[in-house]
Amino acid sequence: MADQAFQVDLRGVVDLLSRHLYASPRVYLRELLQNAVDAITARGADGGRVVIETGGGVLRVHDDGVGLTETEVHTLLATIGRSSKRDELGFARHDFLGQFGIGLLSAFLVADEIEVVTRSARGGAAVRWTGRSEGSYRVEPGRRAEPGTTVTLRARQGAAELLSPAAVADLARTYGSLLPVELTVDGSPITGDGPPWLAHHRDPAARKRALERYCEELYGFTPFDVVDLEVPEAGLTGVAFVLPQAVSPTARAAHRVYVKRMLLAEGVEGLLPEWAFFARCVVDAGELRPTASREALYEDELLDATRDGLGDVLRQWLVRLAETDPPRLRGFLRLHQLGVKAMALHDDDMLRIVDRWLEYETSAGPMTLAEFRRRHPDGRFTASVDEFRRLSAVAGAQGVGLVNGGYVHDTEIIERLPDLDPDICLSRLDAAELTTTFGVLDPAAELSLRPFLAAAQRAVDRLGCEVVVRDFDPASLPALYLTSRDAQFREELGRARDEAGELWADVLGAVGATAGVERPQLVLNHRNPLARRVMSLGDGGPVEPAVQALYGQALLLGHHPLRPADTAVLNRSFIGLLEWAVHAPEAPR
Ligand SMILES: Nc1ncnc2c1ncn2[C@@H]1O[C@H](COP(=O)(O)OP(=O)(O)OP(=O)(O)O)[C@@H](O)[C@H]1O
Repeated sequence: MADQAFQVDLRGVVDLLSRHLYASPRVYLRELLQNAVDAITARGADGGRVVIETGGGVLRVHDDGVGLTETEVHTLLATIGRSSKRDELGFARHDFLGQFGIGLLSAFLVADEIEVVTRSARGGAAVRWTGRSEGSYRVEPGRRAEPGTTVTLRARQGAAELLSPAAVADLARTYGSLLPVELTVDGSPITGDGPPWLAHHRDPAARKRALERYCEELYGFTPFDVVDLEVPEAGLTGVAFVLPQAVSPTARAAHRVYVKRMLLAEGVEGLLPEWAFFARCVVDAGELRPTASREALYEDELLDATRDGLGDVLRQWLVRLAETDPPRLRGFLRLHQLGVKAMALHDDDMLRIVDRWLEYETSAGPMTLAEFRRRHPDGRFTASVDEFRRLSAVAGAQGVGLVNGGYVHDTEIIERLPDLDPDICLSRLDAAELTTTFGVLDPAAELSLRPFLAAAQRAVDRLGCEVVVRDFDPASLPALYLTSRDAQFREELGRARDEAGELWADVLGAVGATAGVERPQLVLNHRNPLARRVMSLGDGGPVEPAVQALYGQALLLGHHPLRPADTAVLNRSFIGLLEWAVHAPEAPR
């Protein structure tokens, strides 16, 4: 049996295009414009004009492009998927916007009939082709004096609005205002001087102002800065507008992308690396490939390389800003530090910028990491904000520099600093090491405190903590609860063991046995007047509730989690102290 040819149900195909390929029937005008521009390109002459006429539900698009011969009309217009814009091997020809051979069908989204009157610049008579959406077409002699093509659409029911003069002018401006041909709609010019970022200006300041105005018109904000973009291998030029406000790094930035001066889409994602969420771009790229819907860019190696290239441009902009205008850089960092920190995780230039310009919370007030290291060559950092809050005053008072590495990315950034310079040494604080710099009391004082210490230890023994008395700053702090990281681990282990079943309790027990033996410490401050008065109680009076109250207060101050036993002790100490406060002194308990 002989091979049979496929049949195509045109209605089905148009339905497929309108529902699944194109986001909106508005694209019909883009496709017509694109064909007209391609025909002008194919003719190869300078200039070229596209004239659009509207009115009465009819749309006419005239071009003075290459036109089609009768044979071409049969093969190109009537064969779905056939395009003159691909070479023998099926590759898209470089200069054209179209390539798939389906664009003309989008006219069926708004019209039941497409009429094409065309005359080839290569000779031959004019031809009139009429295609109908139910799947038939007719070719007849046409009338046309000059080479070129006119496409005529009559609005189908319900589509009149899309073919109205205002809608057509609007669509033409959206898609075609940067095109390199002369385009008019009902006599009004749509195209102007091409991409605003390539326009000539008196001086750089005037150019910058013009681009700022362009950004205001497009996006409704005045940019923090305007950055010129160029990636030669993608044939890309454009501008990035740096947002004047902080944005969530998870909000995907959408960019305005033109391909060969025709708008691809206003909301293209993934053009910049993820970290560059602080910029909105408008670009024109000759080499990037659109998907068949022409609403997104095709993910290929070139797009990857382009993304990296654009990332480089933005990174260089930042480095230059750091060198030439530090106050402005600081302003930028205040807005977009999260993005910059994310960059610094992988990029040494960004890490240097963070190190030199970003202010961190430290025990000596806000300062940059570089400044902090200069002042505290042997400084420490905490990996949590709570730990920093808890210990910064104590560390600061003891001359141990402490920097807060508790916010997003900060610990990783600090740990990456040796990549810049192997001599940089900022290590993580182990809270237990702070006690070593606490002043130890002289032996006589120590001896006289023995009874008190024994009583105090009894008061908090069941809470698993050890009481020590030290001499430290700040004097305003009566007591401090210190968990070394090791003790903290065991504490968590203990909690897990209480919650786990017997089998796990054994396993966890085995782990616990290998860990060290330090317990969390309640460090009472010998310099603090209130703590001193509590110590002077010896082992009598309200020493138990007083020590327990100091314990509870130290826990609260340090944002430590309260276990049920801690809460119970806090309550008991409160009631105990209250009883002491309201009892007659001659009736002590
Ligand atoms: N205004 C025009 N002047 C000359 N030829 C045209 C014109 N419009 C369409 N054609 C011819 O018809 C062919 C099919 O057009 P169609 O718009 O369907 O696909 P395409 O432009 O090749 O690709 P795409 O689907 O990517 O737009 C084109 O390749 C071109 O040869």
